[in-house]
Amino acid sequence: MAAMRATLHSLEQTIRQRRSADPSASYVAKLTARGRAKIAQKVGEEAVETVIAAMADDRDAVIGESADLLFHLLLLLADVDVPLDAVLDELDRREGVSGIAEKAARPVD
Ligand SMILES: N=c1c2ncn([C@@H]3O[C@H](COP(=O)(O)OP(=O)(O)OP(=O)(O)O)[C@@H](O)[C@H]3O)c2ncn1[C@@H]1O[C@H](COP(=O)(O)O)[C@@H](O)[C@H]1O
Repeated sequence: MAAMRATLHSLEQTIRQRRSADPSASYVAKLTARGRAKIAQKVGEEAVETVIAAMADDRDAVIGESADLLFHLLLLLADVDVPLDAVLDELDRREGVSGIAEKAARPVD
């Protein structure tokens, strides 16, 4: 878990540094220059490709597409200036709370 955090934090830092790099030499800078809608579209595409890989039971593809998905999600988080720690803190807050119990406790509209 600590290793995963370190990997994601390191990638987050790299992405934040590369946003202002030369777009001809940096994919992060190139996609950032195309705007938030394009970054968001890529997150959607990578999510769909992950789902397709899972449904095909293609383990290697699931790993590759999941890496693409996490990378593009970090790019989107950087674009909206939400630190990865905010997301990880939210997951920590939810730890041990059953999804079934949480949904049942929601106020009825
Ligand atoms: N982890 C990644 C990473 N994962 C995927 N990708 C790139 O994401 C792109 C997605 O591939 P696609 O085929 O879906 O996209 P595409 O065909 O270029 O896009 P479209 O024009 O079709 O939308 C590819 O160019 C991949 O190389 C990544 N590019 C960079 N990183 C990390 O970001 C760092 C900085 O990268 P640069 O900004 O390029 O220096 C690197 O050192 C890596 O650590």
